[in-house]
Amino acid sequence: MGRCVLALDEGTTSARAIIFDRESNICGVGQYEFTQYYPKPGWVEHDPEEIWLAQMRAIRTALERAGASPEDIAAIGITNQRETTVLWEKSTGRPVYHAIVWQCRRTTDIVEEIKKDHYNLIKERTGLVPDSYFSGPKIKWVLDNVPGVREKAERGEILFGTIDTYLIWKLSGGKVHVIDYSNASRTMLFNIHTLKWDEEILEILNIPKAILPEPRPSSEVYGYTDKGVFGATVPISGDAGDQQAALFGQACFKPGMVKNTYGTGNFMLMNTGEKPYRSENLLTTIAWGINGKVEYALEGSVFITGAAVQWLRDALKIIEVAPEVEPLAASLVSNEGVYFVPAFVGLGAPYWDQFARGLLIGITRGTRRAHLARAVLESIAYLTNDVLIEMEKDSGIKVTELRVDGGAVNNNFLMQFQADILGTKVVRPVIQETTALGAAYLAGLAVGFWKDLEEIERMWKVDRIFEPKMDEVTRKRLYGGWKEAVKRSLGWTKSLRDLGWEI
Ligand SMILES: Nc1ncnc2c1ncn2[C@@H]1O[C@H](COP(=O)(O)OP(=O)(O)O)[C@@H](O)[C@H]1O
Ligand SMILES: O=P(O)(O)OC[C@H](O)CO
Repeated sequence: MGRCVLALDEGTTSARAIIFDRESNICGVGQYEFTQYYPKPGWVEHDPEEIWLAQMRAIRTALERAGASPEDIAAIGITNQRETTVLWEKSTGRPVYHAIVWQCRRTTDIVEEIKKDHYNLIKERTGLVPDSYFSGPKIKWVLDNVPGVREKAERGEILFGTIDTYLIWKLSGGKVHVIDYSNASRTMLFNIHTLKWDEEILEILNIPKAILPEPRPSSEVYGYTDKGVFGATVPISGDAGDQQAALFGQACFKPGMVKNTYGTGNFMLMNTGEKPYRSENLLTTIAWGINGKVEYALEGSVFITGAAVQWLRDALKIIEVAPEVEPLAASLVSNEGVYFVPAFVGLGAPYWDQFARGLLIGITRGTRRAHLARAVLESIAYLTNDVLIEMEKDSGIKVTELRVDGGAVNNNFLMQFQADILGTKVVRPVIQETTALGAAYLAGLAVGFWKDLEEIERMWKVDRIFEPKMDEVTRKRLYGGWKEAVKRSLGWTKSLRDLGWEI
């Protein structure tokens, strides 16, 4: 057996490849960004072929840095930005359109229409709150809008996949067309109780079943890499959506354990074991399928968090690099009544308002860059609190520690403010690449590279704990101001549409 495991972490902005050894040390990393396409306001696309090339380049770099060859790899685990939708031609492998990204809002009207009659059916069977976030409406959009694709799909000539499916298909030389349960549970087409594609929802959205991949557990051998593509024949044996993989990488194996990932968006997941909890404002999702059983999670998906820091950097240019936001925010002792709501693409959990838009409020002549920096960071913590409140209510479990990961957790100001607003301790682990690590664990377990969950649990180590310090009066006042700001951001594009705006 090879001496290491390769994880492919294909995120919203970059494709990464990370090689881990048996002690879960990182031996080599490759990472390449790819283009974000914004063809219209609210639309977001990626080029699947560019993702594939970035991913292959990342693999080569990671191998080189680890001093490893393809033969040294015992197994490959895939983890990915979820919901992002690709349709391609079975015979040529050519995508028929760009990938429609999870953040893309082009299907708002499709979703509003199906919500009218089918809200409860979709919620019951898929665990999801109908929203243009998910893959189903995006597939329908491609079938309805790209000339000739529906006809080809009906003749069985088209395949659909989320990015994991697409990468596995490419790595296997076009032989394996699968999706794991965690990714399938984000399509809004998958019955999370029966673990099958839901015929009725497929009919509602008019999607031919022949294009769909085969749903499989998250840790088993799906197939092997094509030697001509990868350089060796290696088992592909782990697949999970990036947020579920992070829950696994954080060793949140017991019901009630919670992690929050701070990346482009924030995604808080609570392991609820073999029981799918029903929730009005959070998502019920599949955490993973492993060892012959399926475990579920409650999820609060917040669409824009770190992306708002990127916006400060790239659009407003008030910082040059993301970490600069920390001293800038900390240069103020309070937000001085300035709040920011990062509803760039509407609001996800727990508000689910496709028409909300971003808002900055409370500004005066004295407002400076520092206020913006602080308001952006504070908004991340408030949104996390919104989700945690719902999660505790729906699960009946009091969360006593929040395990955190993702690009923004190095921001100590944010982590301390987070603990203060939650009134709960925030725990940062030593290895923050938990998403890739989760995918590596799932792949490694399937081939016996690691023995069991206990072995993995022992490898998880604390870096730093942030204890809440803020007094209750200040906490209530700050969070109260946030709730007022959110109210004012809701339904904005709906109001404009009522006035005749085409938006
Ligand atoms: N010190 C920081 N403070 C706040 N946000 C940060 C900091 N460093 C990085 N970020 C944000 O974290 C995100 C990158 O995290 P990452 O986990 O790599 O995201 P993703 O996997 O979604 O691409 C970016 O949106 C960036 O703006
Ligand atoms: O690319 P990330 O890490 O921000 O994750 C995106 C999520 O999977 C979207 O559901």
